[in-house]
Amino acid sequence: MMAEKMNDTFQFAIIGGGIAGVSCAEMLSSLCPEVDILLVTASPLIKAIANYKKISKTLEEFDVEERPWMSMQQDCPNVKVIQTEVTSLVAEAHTMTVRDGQTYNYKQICICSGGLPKVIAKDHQYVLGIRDTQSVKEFQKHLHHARRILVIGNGGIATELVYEVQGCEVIWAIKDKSISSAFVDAGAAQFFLPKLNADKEEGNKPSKRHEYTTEDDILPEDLKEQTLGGALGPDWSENLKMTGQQEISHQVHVEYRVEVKVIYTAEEFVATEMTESTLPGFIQDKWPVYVELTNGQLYGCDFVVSATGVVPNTHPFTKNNQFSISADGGLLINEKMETSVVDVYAAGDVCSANWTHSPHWMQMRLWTQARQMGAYTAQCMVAKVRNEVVSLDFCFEMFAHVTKFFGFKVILLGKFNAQGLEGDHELLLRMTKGKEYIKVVLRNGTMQGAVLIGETELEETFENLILNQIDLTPFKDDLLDPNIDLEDFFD
Ligand SMILES: Cc1cc2nc3c(=O)[nH]c(=O)nc-3n(C[C@H](O)[C@H](O)[C@H](O)COP(=O)(O)OP(=O)(O)OC[C@H]3O[C@@H](n4cnc5c(N)ncnc54)[C@H](O)[C@@H]3O)c2cc1C
Ligand SMILES: NC(=O)C1=CN([C@@H]2O[C@H](COP(=O)(O)OP(=O)(O)OC[C@H]3O[C@@H](n4cnc5c(N)ncnc54)[C@H](OP(=O)(O)O)[C@@H]3O)[C@@H](O)[C@H]2O)C=CC1
Repeated sequence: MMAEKMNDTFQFAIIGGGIAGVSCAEMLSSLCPEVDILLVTASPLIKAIANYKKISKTLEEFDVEERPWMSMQQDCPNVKVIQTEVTSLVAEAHTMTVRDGQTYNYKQICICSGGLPKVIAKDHQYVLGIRDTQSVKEFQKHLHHARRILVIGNGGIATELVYEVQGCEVIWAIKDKSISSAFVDAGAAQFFLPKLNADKEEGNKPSKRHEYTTEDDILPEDLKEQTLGGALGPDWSENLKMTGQQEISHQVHVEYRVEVKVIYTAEEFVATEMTESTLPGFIQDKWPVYVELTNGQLYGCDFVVSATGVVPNTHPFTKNNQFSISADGGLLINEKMETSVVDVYAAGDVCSANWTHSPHWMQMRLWTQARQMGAYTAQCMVAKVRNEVVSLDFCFEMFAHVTKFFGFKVILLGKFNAQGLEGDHELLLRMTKGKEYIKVVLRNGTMQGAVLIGETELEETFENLILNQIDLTPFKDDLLDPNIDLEDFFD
C-alpha cells in the first residue's frame, strides 16, 4: 500500500471534469477569485461550454467543447486541476485520496462524478455501451465492419444513433409501443416515423467543436481501461462518421414491446440448434452474435448497442460515508444541493434532486441541468461560507429542454408528457406531416407542458403561459390555430 501524503487544505474541492464539475469550478472561481479551489478529474479532457445562448427565460442552447484539463487553470487561475481518479472520500475527516495515494483536505466538496452507462449484459464481448469519447470510438471501429447491429433502448442515445447510422442495417428493439418514448409521446413518435428509413440530406457537417487530442491518445496504456470520460453531449452524433459496411443509406427495423431474452455467441447459438427468423436478404448469413427477444424473434448481428440509460456514478464515495441514496441510485440532495453528509454537495448526473419540485420542473439527466446544478451548487457553497441565504435558482422553476431528433428541432417544456398528472389533463394537438408537431398539456384550463417539434416559434409564448398559469379556457379552441398570432393575443 502506498503511503498517504498530506497536502494543503482547500476551501472548495470538486470531483469531476464534466459539465457539472467545470460549471461549479468556474462559478466558484468567479465568486471567490482569492480562494484556492481544487478540481480532481479522472478524464484528461474537461468539458467547457461555448457559444452559450439564452433562447428564453428557461431555454438555453450551447455547444460543448472538450478541452485539455490544463486549460482550466489558464481560464480560472485560482483553480488547481489534478488529473487523476479519487479513490476514496472520508467525509468525517474532510479528506479525499487519489489513485497515487495523495490525500487532500477540503472544507466543502462537490461530487460531480456523472453517471455510468447502464449496460445490459455488461461484460458480454459483443455488447457496447455509449458514454464518452472512448466508447464512441469503440463503437465506430466496430460499425465500420458491420452489416447489421441491434440497438436496445428507447431514449436519447438510441434515437440519435438509429438516425445517424448509415451503411448498416439496424434492428431497434424497444420496450414500448412507440419510438423515442423516453422523450416523446406516441403521436410525436408517429410524426418521426417516416424519417426512420428516409435518406438523409447529406451536407457538409462542419464540426462546431474544437477537436483536441482524445483521451485515447493522451492516456498511458494502464489507465485507458479504467478512465471515466465525461459524457458526450449535444451534436455528438452529428459530427461523427457512423457508417457500416453495406451500400445502403438508412435501414431501420423496429421491434416493439420487446426486451432481450438471451444473447448467444455464434458457438452458443449453434449449440441451441435454433434457426434465425430473418429479414429478407440475410437468410444464410452467419453472425458473431445472436439475440433472442421476448417476442420470440431471433436476430443475428455483428454487435449489440445497449443504450439503456445511466446509473449515477457514486461507487468510490459511498464506501466510507452514509449517503442517503435515491431509488435511482443518485446521491440525494436538498434545495441547497447538500447531500445527507455534512459539507458534501453533489451536482449533475450523480445526484437526485430531493426537494419539493416546482409543479413544472422535474429532473432529467441532461447537459442543461448539469450546467445549472453545477453553477447553482457553487453559489450554495459560497453562501454557506458567507452565512448568506440563497434561494432556489429560477432555472428549477420549469423544465425546459431543446434538442434535435430525426433532423427536427425539439423543444420540451414543463410536464411535456403530462408526467405526474395521472389522467387529470387534456391534450391539444396540431400536426403537419413532415413539418411540425405541437402538443399542449392542459389541466383545469392552464398549460402544464408542451412538446414543440419543428420551427414552431411558439416556445416563448408557451413558456410564459406555463409560468404564469393564465386560465386558457376561453381561448382553448384558438390556442393552436395557425392563423392566430398568439404573441399578439397574449400581449
Ligand atoms: C452519448 C450521449 C449523448 C448525450 N446527448 C445529450 C444531449 O444532446 N443533450 C443533453 O442535454 N444531454 C445529453 N447527454 C447527457 C449529458 O451529457 C449529461 O447529462 C451530462 O454530461 C452530465 O454531466 P456531469 O458533469 O454530471 O457528468 P459527466 O459528464 O459524466 O462527467 C463526470 C466527470 O467525473 C469524472 N469522474 C468520475 N469519477 C471520478 C473519480 N472517481 N475521480 C475523479 N473524477 C471522476 C469523469 O472523468 C468526468 O470528467 C448525453 C449523454 C450521452 C452519454
Ligand atoms: N438529445 C438529448 O437530449 C439526449 C440526451 N441523452 C441523455 O443521456 C443519457 C443516456 O442516454 P440513454 O442511454 O439513451 O438513456 P435514456 O434514459 O434516455 O433512455 C434509456 C432507455 O432505455 C430503456 N431501458 C432501460 N433498461 C432497459 C432494458 N433492460 N431493456 C430495454 N430497454 C431498457 C428505458 O426504458 P424505461 O425508461 O422504460 O426503463 C429508456 O427508454 C440520458 O440521461 C439521456 O437523457 C442522450 C442522448 C441524447
